[in-house]
Amino acid sequence: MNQTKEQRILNFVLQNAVRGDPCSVLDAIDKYCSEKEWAMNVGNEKGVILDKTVEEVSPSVALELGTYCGYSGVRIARLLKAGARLLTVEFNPEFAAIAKQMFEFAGVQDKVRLLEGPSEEIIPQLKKKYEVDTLDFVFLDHWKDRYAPDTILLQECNLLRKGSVLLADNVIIPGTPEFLNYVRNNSHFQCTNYPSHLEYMKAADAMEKAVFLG
Ligand SMILES: Cn1cnc(CNC(=O)c2cc(-c3ccc(F)cc3)cc(O)c2O)c1
Ligand SMILES: [Mg+2]
Repeated sequence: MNQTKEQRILNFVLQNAVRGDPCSVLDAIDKYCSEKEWAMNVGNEKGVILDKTVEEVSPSVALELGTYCGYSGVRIARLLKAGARLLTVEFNPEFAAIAKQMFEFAGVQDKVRLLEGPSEEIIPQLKKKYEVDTLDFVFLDHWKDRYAPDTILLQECNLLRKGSVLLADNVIIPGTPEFLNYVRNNSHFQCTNYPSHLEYMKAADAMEKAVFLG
């Protein structure tokens, strides 16, 4: 059976990174995806913007929408303080299986809970089934047409509190026009744009931070 690109990425990590060293896992994924096969990891340039935002927020409870191979999950989890946790949602079972192995190899599995399924089903379960009160930080990196409806759903489920920080990937490419219009024209959000580039490419991309004002 032919390997998938995501399996090739994981194998490259298992053979080239150091078990229990999250930074070596990130470096291995970035090396493979810049030299061998492009993949939709947030990458190192936008990854630094993600790092700075996570360090600013220092979240106790973080949510990621769109796990993929686990690159940004490792990136976030490696910065979490003791006792803090990351919930990450992935719809695609093959991606989820790869990410689970990536988290274990990186040694962040105790900080990360991988939830398999569509975000619109999982978000309404976060309070009761996953014992979430409110979310300190949300990284949006899943289907681009889900950013806006899921931001509305997070509010409807009372999962945001004054100061909750949303950070959205790909607001230029592939683009998230509905989300940008929603948060930028909504008095309950304070928005900041961070110009960058598409992972491993020269094309322009950007991240958008939207702070919920309550
Ligand atoms: C299959 N799938 C599971 N999750 C998702 C959600 N993510 C994306 O779609 C995504 C896509 C791109 C991208 C793709 C082609 C291209 F030409 C330029 C950009 C970049 C990203 O950073 C992304 O996050 C897709
Ligand atoms: Mg992305």
